[in-house]
Amino acid sequence: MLKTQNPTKTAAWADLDAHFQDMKSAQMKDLFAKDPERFKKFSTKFEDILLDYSKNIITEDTLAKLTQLAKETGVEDAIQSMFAGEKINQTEGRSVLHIALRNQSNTPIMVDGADVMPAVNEVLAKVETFSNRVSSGAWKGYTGKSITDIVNIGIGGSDLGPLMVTEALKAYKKDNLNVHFISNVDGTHVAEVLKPLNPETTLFLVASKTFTTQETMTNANSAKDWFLKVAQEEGHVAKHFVALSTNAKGVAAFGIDTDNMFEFWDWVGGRYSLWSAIGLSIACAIGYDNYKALLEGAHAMDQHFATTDLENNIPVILALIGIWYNNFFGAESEAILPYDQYMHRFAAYFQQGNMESNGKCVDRAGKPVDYQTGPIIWGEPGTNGQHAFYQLIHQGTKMIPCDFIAPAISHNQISDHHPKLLANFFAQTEALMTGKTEEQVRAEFATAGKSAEEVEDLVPFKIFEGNRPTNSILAKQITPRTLGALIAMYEHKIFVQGVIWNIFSFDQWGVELGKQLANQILPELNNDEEVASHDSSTNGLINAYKAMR
Ligand SMILES: O=P(O)(O)OC[C@H]1O[C@H](O)[C@H](O)[C@@H](O)[C@@H]1O
Repeated sequence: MLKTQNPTKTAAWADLDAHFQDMKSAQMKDLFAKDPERFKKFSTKFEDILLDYSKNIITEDTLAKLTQLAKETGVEDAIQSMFAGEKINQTEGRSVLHIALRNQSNTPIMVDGADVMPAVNEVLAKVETFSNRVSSGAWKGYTGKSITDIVNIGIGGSDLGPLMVTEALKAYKKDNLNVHFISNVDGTHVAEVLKPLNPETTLFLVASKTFTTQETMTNANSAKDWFLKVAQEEGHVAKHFVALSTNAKGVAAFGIDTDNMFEFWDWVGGRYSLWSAIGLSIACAIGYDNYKALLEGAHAMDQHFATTDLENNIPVILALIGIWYNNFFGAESEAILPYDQYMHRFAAYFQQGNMESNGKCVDRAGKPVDYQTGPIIWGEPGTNGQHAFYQLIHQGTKMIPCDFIAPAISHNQISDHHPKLLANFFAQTEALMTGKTEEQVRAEFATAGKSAEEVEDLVPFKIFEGNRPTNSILAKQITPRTLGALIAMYEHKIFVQGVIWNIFSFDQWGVELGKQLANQILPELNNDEEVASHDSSTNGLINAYKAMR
């Protein structure tokens, strides 16, 4: 069990509060000027990944105090509890074992007295065989043709992970297989994805942990109708539909043979499930060996996380820096900015990973928290973001700590694209830190031959106060192994923060209310009667919709 400890009542928190008074006006520029060793001190390597966290408003003292906070809030024990399979998802009575899914060392991990690894390995072997059969063309559709298109039907954790990873590793994609994703219950999604596809050569992976999710069941039924319209016979479904789920009964009720079901378990959270059978589309798209390399990369990060002292533990360091800004500087969001077009869904993926995990206002004792918890996560790939929202990051009134991520080697070495991309990557974090002073602005004007009046009018707008914090994550190349490690790094960062904030990171009760109300409203939309059972706004909207349709 995780201990319950209000972080703000620890000695470390009081110490950090006092330290913040000294640090709130500290200038990173000065910290760099004072210490030529700063980059060395505040950067670290993990395999081919360099993490530079020196452009933060921190000193060694800050990190020592933050580490003390981690100690006082039981982070070390919590890490051990997770890896030992304890039921740390207390509100659902479940273990949290995405680390078991990628436990390539195959050491036993016990849940309720039984080792989970044999079952994990069995499903992985099934994923290997199946993905090989599909990608080699050996798996045939009902007319004897090989599969050309895979469609993953799922939402949330059953969509975002496979989607993000197949995009991030597109350079490894098999040429003979296209992968598509249907998630939104909006009929447009299913219609547009299916439009160019041929039922004879299309394979649907219905991905749902619970196999009850409204969006996924609706989309899967529509896909089945689309398929049967051409294939005619119900018996052909077996060659074109497989299920990825924990719910065998639900799968059978839908009409998928449980032989074609890839199982996972209740100790896999949806947003941590790309390592489970939910990753089947990844294995098909990039090949099982590459999928395995992804798992191995994550496993290497898991081992680092589980065995490294807090001071040198990368996910812990990132978590603590995040808490420093979230809880002391009052930052409300964090941006994830990959300078890699393939990683264009990485921020979206961690919106769920982070916000569904740590968007909680009740602590582990069931009491409302009186401090800030999870940040808002957002971001787009560079350089697109630069031409859209970086204005606010540079000159806005809000502090937005940013993670900049880039590969040193591009998968597409075309003329000088990559040096240009990377020049921007380096320039942005430098600019955010150093800013531009009034003197510098005036000096620039002096050489531009402007009149004194013009200069006075423009000076204030051209000043950048700088001192805006960033982490830089420079990987040699975004390979399956590196991506696996990066994802695991962020997963563990989120976990550590949840432990410190004294919240439960592995449930998601906050998504239930909307679902419940939608289920109540749906039958009300089936007739033309005026609705009066809600507040006047909701009634007004529903009745207006009925009149418009
Ligand atoms: O995989 P499923 O059971 O279909 O769930 C899909 C998603 O929907 C839920 O509402 C949860 O908020 C997500 O955590 C989950 O990933």
